[in-house]
Amino acid sequence: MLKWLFNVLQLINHGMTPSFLDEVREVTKQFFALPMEEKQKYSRDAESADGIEGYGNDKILSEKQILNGTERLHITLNPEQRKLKFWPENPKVFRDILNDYTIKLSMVIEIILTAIARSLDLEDNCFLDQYGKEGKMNAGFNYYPKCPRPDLVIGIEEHTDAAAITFLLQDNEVEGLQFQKDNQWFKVPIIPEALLVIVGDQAEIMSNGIFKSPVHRVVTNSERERISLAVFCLPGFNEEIGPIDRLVDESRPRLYKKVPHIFKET
Ligand SMILES: O=C(O)CCC(=O)C(=O)O
Ligand SMILES: [Fe+2]
Repeated sequence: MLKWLFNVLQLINHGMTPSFLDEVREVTKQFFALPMEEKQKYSRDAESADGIEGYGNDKILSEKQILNGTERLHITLNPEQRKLKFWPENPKVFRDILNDYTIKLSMVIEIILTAIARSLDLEDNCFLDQYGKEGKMNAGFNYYPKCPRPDLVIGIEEHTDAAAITFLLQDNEVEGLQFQKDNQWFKVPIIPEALLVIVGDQAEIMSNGIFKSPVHRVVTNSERERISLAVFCLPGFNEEIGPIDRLVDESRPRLYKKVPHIFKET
């Protein structure tokens, strides 16, 4: 208990205060509220090597999918890998706030990976060592417009996050995120001062399945629009990840092979 309290105090110490989280939400809302031509200055370019980075709508993946104008902006946060052409200049403070958020989150990811190790009575560094010194942080900003038929249209289909850890900043007024457990969907409540920590597939692998990467989805809302910001923290490209040795024994056999980092770039 004391260990967890210590971790929470450390987060506040690193400036991840409720008012700072409000500022991050505010610039997200302001960006999506801009006129379409302004947002399209940052459009992703499907033909180039920039992959999913940039601003755009959902792609149609199946015939059944009904489009609802969901908008997204993806940017890489790591300073040395930033592609500033995708970083909004409007609102004016967007880049400064996102830069601050990056610095704070890179401290928070260390705290969380250390806390996970401690909670399993392992050495502090065992998750961090696999995560590596060059972990990648990808930000996904989401805007879900209000939708006249929430029964027909989903905001994000059910999925797990491929990251090690995702930090999710939810809308402070509108619900939408749901997690699946025992074949039932559970709503995530709004806690404005909280950053939601989601275990991703890679942390599930490292923990040999002790931590589960939960299936989640986002439903739409007929009355209100909603925003969120997910930051996916991925191990460095040179890292190989696999179950931590001390979590494999006769009672808990190895559930996963060692795998190269799944986002390895060629
Ligand atoms: O919008 C949300 O609350 C969740 C978004 C999400 O799950 C994702 O971007 O992977
Ligand atoms: Fe997700």
